[in-house]
Amino acid sequence: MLDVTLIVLCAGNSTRFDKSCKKQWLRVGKEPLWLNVTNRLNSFSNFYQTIVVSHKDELNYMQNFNDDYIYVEGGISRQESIKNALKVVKSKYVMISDVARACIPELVVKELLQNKSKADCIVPVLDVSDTVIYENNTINRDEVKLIQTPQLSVTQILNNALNTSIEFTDESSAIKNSGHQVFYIKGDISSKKLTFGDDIKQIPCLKEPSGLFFTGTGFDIHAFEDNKEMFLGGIKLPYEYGFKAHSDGDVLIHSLIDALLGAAGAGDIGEFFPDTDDTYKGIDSKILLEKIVNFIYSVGYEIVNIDLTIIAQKPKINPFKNDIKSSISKLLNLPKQFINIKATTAEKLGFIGRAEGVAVQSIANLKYYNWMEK
Ligand SMILES: Nc1ccn([C@@H]2O[C@H](COP(=O)(O)OP(=O)(O)OP(=O)(O)O)[C@@H](O)[C@H]2O)c(=O)n1
Ligand SMILES: C[C@](O)(CO)[C@H](O)COP(=O)(O)O
Repeated sequence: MLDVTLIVLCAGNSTRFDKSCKKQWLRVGKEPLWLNVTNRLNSFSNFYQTIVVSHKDELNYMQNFNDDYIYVEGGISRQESIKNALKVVKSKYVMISDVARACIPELVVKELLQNKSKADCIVPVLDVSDTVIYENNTINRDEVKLIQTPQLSVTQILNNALNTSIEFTDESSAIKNSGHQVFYIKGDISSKKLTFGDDIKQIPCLKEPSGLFFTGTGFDIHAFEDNKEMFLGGIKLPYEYGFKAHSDGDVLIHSLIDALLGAAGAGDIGEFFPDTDDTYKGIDSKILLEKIVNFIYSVGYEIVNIDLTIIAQKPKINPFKNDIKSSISKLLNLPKQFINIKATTAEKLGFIGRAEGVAVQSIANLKYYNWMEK
């Protein structure tokens, strides 16, 4: 077992990656990129531990994928994410890599490990073959190096070097700034960092995402409550009663949220919006659905179709079906042809038949965002 802990940084926001999906959640086959990269780096050596640093909004979801790794919540910057991960590192050395560098060759990792005692930080660099200008002046390109990851550092020295208000863009800069030594090894063009949307065409090792479809179901019930506005599918219905709930009680949207989360394997509405949290008291459920749709797309899915069944003895749904469909189409950014809404009574049976409340059953189909197509 190596005295080196691997840290894979996956907590970014992909703001420069102009796609609906975040970089770390692009699918390679059936695996999210972060898992593919972490497994790949682990296949190169027997690390003491492996720490995956996740965006706070994805931590619960991410830890469902693999029990072999430690998951740590990232910070507001790459440096803060590193500092959070270092809190749980026990080994003398730490190797830190950007998940955005998906195709790091095994040889680079081996070279880093073989040279780990040559300095306080071992860094792969690339020479520059283009002419370089700096502030409109041509400079000697032989003196320019492009820094890559993974970078292998002495844990304690890195910890101390990051104990500063200065924001560095990589470990070696911080370690040099603290007066310690850096040793450079030859990097590789395959370690290119995925930053902008177009970069994806230059990442050689990735295979296209699986064409599988993923199905989830949702089911919700709400009792009626007098003197409350009724919302269903984001539409206000003209009745003098509404649904008893912590939120605005939109039972259709709640059922749909659970179907979307179910298809993505991301749990349920209560995990995202606890009804014990006053933040969501009386909230417009359209806001909740928009958050869930953004989550679903950001973690690498696209919505294929949904089918909703409203079970209600009252109110009459048919007059509003088309408005509800239009509302859901807008909220999901999904053409109406992929949204089906059915309504049925309970034949006066049970609590629904006694017109005490309404139930909605939903089903949703998702597929992976195919980054190879776009
Ligand atoms: N708060 C942050 C910011 C970045 N990273 C990680 O650091 C690596 C390099 O960052 P970058 O390529 O800039 O990723 P993003 O921050 O997602 O991109 P952007 O700056 O365009 O938002 C990425 O693997 C990213 O996931 C991180 O773990 N925590
Ligand atoms: C760490 C790094 O990959 C070295 O080149 C780079 O500094 C990361 O920059 P980013 O803007 O956080 O992607």
